[in-house]
Amino acid sequence: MFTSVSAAAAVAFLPPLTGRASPPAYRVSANRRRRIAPRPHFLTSSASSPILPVAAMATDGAAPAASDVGSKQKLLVFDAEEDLAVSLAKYTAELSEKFAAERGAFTVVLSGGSLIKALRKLTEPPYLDLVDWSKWHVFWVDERVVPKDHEDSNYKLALDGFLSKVPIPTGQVYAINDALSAEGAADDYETCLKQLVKNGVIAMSAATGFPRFDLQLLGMGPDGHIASLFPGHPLVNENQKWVTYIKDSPKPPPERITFTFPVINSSAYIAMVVTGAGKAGAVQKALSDKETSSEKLPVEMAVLQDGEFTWFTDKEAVSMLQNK
Ligand SMILES: O=C1O[C@H](COP(=O)(O)O)[C@@H](O)[C@H](O)[C@H]1O
Repeated sequence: MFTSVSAAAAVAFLPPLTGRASPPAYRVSANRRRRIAPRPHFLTSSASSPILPVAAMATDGAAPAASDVGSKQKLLVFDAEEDLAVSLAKYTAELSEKFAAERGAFTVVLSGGSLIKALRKLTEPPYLDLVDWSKWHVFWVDERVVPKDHEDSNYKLALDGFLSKVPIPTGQVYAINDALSAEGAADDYETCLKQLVKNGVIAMSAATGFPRFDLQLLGMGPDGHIASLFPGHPLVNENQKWVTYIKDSPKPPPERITFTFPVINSSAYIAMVVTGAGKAGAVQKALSDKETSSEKLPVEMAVLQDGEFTWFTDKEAVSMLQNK
């Protein structure tokens, strides 16, 4: 059995907002003068034993020691998706404040799919006023090669459900060039990222030599795919390019561009947002500490070199873990 973190329990751990050290350049409201305090860790585990049984978890909220610091993962399980959305907003807002203060910019990578709906609480008070949106730079971990107003476009999904509701400067939202071929769009996007590294907007990982985004907000498909990196597809082994393309995606539409694993795995923080019973099998495979002979799912290949990986899940998504 594994434990759940309800929104009530999560909120109980979160310290109150306190006075802000330096106001952001962006318009400051009364709420904005409050600082978002660092987020506590709920559950911590190592890659070798990524899920902690209830018996191993401290009941006072303290995190058990992790043996493999480089591959730490945390699992949050919420009673309801609504609770998950509340916690994800707080987590993201806290990282926004941290990176805005440290680097003067917050580089955020979005996926498509169900993730966007899970971000909805960020578009509401208190975060709408509290977050310094002027520091955000928004990217996509993958995009479908379709026009930006097409119903399959991840840009359109994010624009409609999130970006149109928050004041991020439009010049800091980096959509693909939808006039290009898949190959051209991937090259163009990689060139754009390289320019932003030169400008100091995107950090570089000293450890890997790949760009180090502050936060990647990712989803996972029922087959265990993340971004547009699908099980058994050779693209999962790409280790030179930052951005690549696929023309035979098993999930429509077939033509897409995608970050590669070296870029995903160089991130400072990853939130893996996974809900619903349809994903329970992939979650079980990814989080089981049993060694299997079967090929790794893409989600299992997401291993941060030097960062913090947090699963945001609901009871249904972890339902196959509970009887182990
Ligand atoms: O095709 C895609 O699917 C994944 C998963 O989507 P979900 O709706 O099952 O959460 C998504 O993360 C990716 O960005 C998207 O292009």
